[in-house]
Amino acid sequence: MAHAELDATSTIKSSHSSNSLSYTPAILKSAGQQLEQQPSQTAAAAESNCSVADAQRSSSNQQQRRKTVYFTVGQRQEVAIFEDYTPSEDIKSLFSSAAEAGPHDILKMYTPEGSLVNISNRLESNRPDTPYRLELVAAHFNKGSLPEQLRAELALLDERVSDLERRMHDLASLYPQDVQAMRDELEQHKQILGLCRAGTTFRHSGMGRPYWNRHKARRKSESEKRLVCEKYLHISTMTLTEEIRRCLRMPTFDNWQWEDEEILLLLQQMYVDLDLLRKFDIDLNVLRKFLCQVYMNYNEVPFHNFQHCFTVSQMMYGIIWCLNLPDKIGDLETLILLTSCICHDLDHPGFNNIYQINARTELALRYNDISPLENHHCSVAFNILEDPTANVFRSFPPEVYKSVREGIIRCILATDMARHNEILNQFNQIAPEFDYNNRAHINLLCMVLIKVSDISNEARPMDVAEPWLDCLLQEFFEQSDREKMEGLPVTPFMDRDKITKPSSQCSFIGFVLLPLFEAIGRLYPELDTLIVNPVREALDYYRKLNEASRRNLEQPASPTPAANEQKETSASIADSSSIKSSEQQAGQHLLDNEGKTVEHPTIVAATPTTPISRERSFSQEEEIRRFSFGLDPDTFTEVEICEKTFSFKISTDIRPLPGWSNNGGGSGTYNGRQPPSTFRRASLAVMSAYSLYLARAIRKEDLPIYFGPCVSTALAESARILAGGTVRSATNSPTQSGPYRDAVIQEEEDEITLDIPTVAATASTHNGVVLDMHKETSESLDLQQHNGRQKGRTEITAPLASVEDVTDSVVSVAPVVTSRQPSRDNPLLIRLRQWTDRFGLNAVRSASAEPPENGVTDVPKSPKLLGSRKIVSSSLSRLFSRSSSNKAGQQQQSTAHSVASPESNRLPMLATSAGSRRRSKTIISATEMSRSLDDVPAAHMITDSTNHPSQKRLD
Ligand SMILES: Nc1nc2c(ncn2[C@@H]2O[C@@H]3COP(=O)(O)O[C@H]3[C@H]2O)c(=O)[nH]1
Ligand SMILES: [Zn+2]
Repeated sequence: MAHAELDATSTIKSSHSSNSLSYTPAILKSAGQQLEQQPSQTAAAAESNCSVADAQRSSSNQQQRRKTVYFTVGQRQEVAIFEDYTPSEDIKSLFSSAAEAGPHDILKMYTPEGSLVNISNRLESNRPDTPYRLELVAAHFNKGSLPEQLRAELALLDERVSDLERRMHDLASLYPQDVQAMRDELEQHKQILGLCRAGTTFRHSGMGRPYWNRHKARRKSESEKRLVCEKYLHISTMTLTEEIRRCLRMPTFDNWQWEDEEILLLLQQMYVDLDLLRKFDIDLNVLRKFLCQVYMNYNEVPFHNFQHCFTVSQMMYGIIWCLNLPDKIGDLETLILLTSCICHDLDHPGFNNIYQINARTELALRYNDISPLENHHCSVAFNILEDPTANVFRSFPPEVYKSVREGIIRCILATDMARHNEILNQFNQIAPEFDYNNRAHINLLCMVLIKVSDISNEARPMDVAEPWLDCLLQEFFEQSDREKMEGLPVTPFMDRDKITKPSSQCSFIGFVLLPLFEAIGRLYPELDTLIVNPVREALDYYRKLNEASRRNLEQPASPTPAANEQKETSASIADSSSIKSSEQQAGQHLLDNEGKTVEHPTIVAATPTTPISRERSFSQEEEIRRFSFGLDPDTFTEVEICEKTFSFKISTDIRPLPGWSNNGGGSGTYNGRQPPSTFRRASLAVMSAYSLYLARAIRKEDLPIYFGPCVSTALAESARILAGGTVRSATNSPTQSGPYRDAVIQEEEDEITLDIPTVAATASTHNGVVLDMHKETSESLDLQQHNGRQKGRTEITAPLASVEDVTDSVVSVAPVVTSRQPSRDNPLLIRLRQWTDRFGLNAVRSASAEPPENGVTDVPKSPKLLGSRKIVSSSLSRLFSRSSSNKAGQQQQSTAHSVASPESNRLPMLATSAGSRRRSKTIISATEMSRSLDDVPAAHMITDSTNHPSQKRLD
């Protein structure tokens, strides 16, 4: 068999300029001659009967950089030699020549096992008996003769030169604007540094300039993009091989192997292979134009770029095939899903919604902080579709067009992570009785599917996933750096000082990704092996890395080289691949595939050098517990931060859900059953996070902790940990012994049975602290959601945890802290204030007010804060007569006295309303309440007045 050697080092350079192939006949050698006639190191190896690999190892440094690659192309066997610093472009061109491929043909290289490898200078040397396989996977059918190809190429280059000329001209005229922009920026930084007068109008991130101009640097030049589109159009008539089309349906597909123009071709292929063009009468040229426009509108940002658009679409495409989705949900939904994926991050600026909102960018202002980016992506998508020559839906009847538009908007808006819990919870509720005939179910499924695809990198092979993580972290760090620079709140999960690769992934996969994937896996078990298990494995992998770095933290700071080495791994965001590969080399099985349930990850959040991490001395069990609830402020997941940042939640789901009836007008109305309690859960999450600050602060003071009835699962759990495994609550209720999760479930049913008076009394006796959360918050949110639905509009519900946004009916999270120590010097309260300030809640600020006369209790007094609470205490009885004239009110009043009296000297006690679930009876307006509060003795505790269980017992 012919066996030729291609030497890239000396001949590649000329390959661009000459029309000869990239290797010269002079270095073509037969297979038999190859070893003897190779450069010196291989010749030497031949003499000493060593293998090529041995020879390479024993050679000099410079020679070691030389790579020898054996490969087959068709029936031929060839060998290429090049230096590892040879530009990849040259190497591609070399192999292109070897395959006698034209400039627009697509080549792929496979290992003997059939895996794709990149044709670049990183291609590993191999042995003659295990050659790579070089394949021409797509050839240009109309390729004609070489001169014709060159002419076409020249025309493209010509076009590019003219474009550059035009750009230079434009740039010259732009110059003064750029100077102005720099001046503005300088002014901003001076303000941040306090070098110029504060108070002048200061807007972050160049509010004055149009949004897209601000990110000019992040946009590939128009001409570069046009060139890619030209190339795509040039190759767009190619036929991809069956093998490539099959690979395209697998989650293992490696995007890194493909150029942008090839990716456009792959996207086109998806529409073709799903037969969408025929089914929906979509003109192929219109599709091509659409794809080009999409390409032109993605930015050159590290993560949210065109390649990300492709991977998301490709994952969706894989799922579509795996589940045979068109048969289940129809072709139109399939078209909507695929197109939504392609458009879902259009014109992403590389700074997420949290930044947009905090920096008050033009987008946040335009969309009123409601999913600014997702709204923008949709808007750009439909702007593209406004052009009939790019409108793939142009032949659709108006009503179909409308529903496609609605579907795409719904899907793209669903990718806002602030809505993650909302969507996942709704889906989990309907999944057990999933009904393909129920529109609402299909809508939710589509929303979940696009979310799954959007965050599916970790379901891919490590080689593909890890570079994506690097890209993501790069984008994260750029954002957090900018936040620091601009004096904005620093998004913790993006902060290079706080996270590591493993900690970030443990948190994201454990709390966000896996629950979502497991949810879809329950509905479609066939996805389990395809995407859910790989995610479990990824979590396991990162958990092990994380544990390794945690062990490092626990080691005394001995400066052994090994310790230092490991420390570096965990301390910086450093590449974890080194650990991975060494473990793999050692043949260790990192991943245990058997376990069905995945343990919650342990997370070492901060870098070991920060004081925060040194301060930590939790046992592993404690660590797991704490983090299993996502409570640590340094490791809040993106979802939690987003939920906290966004003041509003918006639901696009206008279809009825179970328990809702449809009035025919498209919007659901409440038919009496509780709607899904998604907002409650979201608010519980926020409350829980907040609770941890309190619990931590209390621990510092080493005070006994007691709990009120509205304590959330997470608070109870964190308290259990903080209290060393036992909740020192004086409650004698049945729930005390049961799991707290049950308690919360009961709470949702209004059946909670914790005995507050006893808790409070005991706390008082033992100089302890009572913690309680206001249940009102979560319930009001549900109520608001309910009201929103009743109005038949897309509802905007109340903020979750922002004190500034307190209204009459919604109160923000505020703890009830009861302490015997006067507040002014109470270190606990001082610390609480610090924590809450950090978290952006000022609920405890009022704790700094003058201590009450008897010095017993400290309660937030802001009228705003207390606006909608139902306060029951012996001295508030008159509120009941004002708010309600019925018997229940009277009864509540007397109950309050009777329950509170035993300990009322110390801690005049709260009691609560009973029986009545009609909450309005005890709701008092903010103004009324604030007036009333002026007369309230300081010592009291706030609690929910609705349906208190203690009352039940008394009944
Ligand atoms: N930490 C982490 N975050 C991810 C990963 N994949 C996706 N995300 C986040 O999930 C978000 C999904 O929506 P976006 O695409 O806006 O931004 C994405 C990222 O912020 C991942 O592998 N790790
Ligand atoms: Zn995305």
